[in-house]
Amino acid sequence: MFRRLLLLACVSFMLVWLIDESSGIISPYDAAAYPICIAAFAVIYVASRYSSHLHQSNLHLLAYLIVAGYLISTSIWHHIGSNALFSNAAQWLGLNYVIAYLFLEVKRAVSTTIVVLAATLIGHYVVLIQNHSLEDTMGVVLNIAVAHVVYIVLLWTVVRLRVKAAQANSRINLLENYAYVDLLTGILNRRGLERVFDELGIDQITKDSQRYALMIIDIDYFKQVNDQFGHTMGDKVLAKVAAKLNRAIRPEDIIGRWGGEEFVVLTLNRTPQEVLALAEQLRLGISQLSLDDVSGITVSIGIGFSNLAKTRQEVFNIADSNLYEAKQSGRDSVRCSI
Ligand SMILES: Nc1nc2c(ncn2[C@@H]2O[C@H](COP(=O)(O)OP(=O)(O)OP(=O)(O)O)[C@@H](O)[C@H]2O)c(=O)[nH]1
Repeated sequence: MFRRLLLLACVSFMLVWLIDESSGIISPYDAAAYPICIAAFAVIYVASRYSSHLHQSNLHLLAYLIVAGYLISTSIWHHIGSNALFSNAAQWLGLNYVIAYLFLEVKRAVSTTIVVLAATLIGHYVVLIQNHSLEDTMGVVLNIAVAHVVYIVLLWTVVRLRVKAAQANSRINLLENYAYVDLLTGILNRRGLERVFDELGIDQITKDSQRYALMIIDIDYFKQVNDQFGHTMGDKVLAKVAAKLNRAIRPEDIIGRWGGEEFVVLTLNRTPQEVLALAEQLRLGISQLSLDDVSGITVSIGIGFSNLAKTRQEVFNIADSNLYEAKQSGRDSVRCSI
């Protein structure tokens, strides 16, 4: 975007230069300034493209200062002389504020436009006072000052409104994310899982659907952890188990806390053997966990495969009845029906 604007600036300066030259109305000042500005834009373009250690925001500021410097200096130049009181060269100066508020960071735009305004007023005053009375000079300078302050206040207000709208949006996004995340474990909650399942479109299973497996992972005898070590320690165990499970799965697998001490993992496009191997790996990993005085934590895992069902609910039911079997057969085990 920035480099495209630099190209636009180069082309605009070249066009104005060409027009002024061909119509013969070019001032000696502009005849020298146009090529200097074009060369400066080209250098900044090259620096922005090829230099990795130059900060882009500094290049933005530099490009801006060249435009603002040119506009102010050419206007001042046109105000030199005894007939310059009614020069319209200041008409482009509003651009200095528009560009600053559009392309610089807000803080930088505020400080830069204050400097630009001061330079504009002082510069015009210094050249006008040479050939005109204090009253006439102040008339022109105050006129410029009022117009430019209006520019700055309007642009600042617009930018402030935009910043506030952006902040409100990011707050809404944050709250929306909170609604889908389990704050204790940092993984998806049941709502989040259901949203992801909906987005994946895995509700109805056809022969063309992508293959998936659902694991329901339930901590064994978790009530005893709470009873023996307290609810706070129980919470820590939940967080640690979630973190361990989360680390063990692939980025494309989906994990969430279904509720209480029950987690769900959805794996996509793995063979049943791979799913079983993963489940065993998860079970073993949890059995090796220890937290302060709490050890011997185990999980039971029930698996449902999508190729044995017609809907997601059926896959869930299969996983649930396999979990029940795992619990019945003594816990700390994995059950599935292939
Ligand atoms: N600390 C803590 N405990 C929770 C939380 N959610 C549910 N629990 C507890 O988890 C326990 C679940 O107990 P049960 O359903 O009897 O299951 P269990 O003791 O794990 O026994 P099995 O599942 O049959 O092996 C209950 O004591 C709940 O209070 C939570 O967010 N934090």
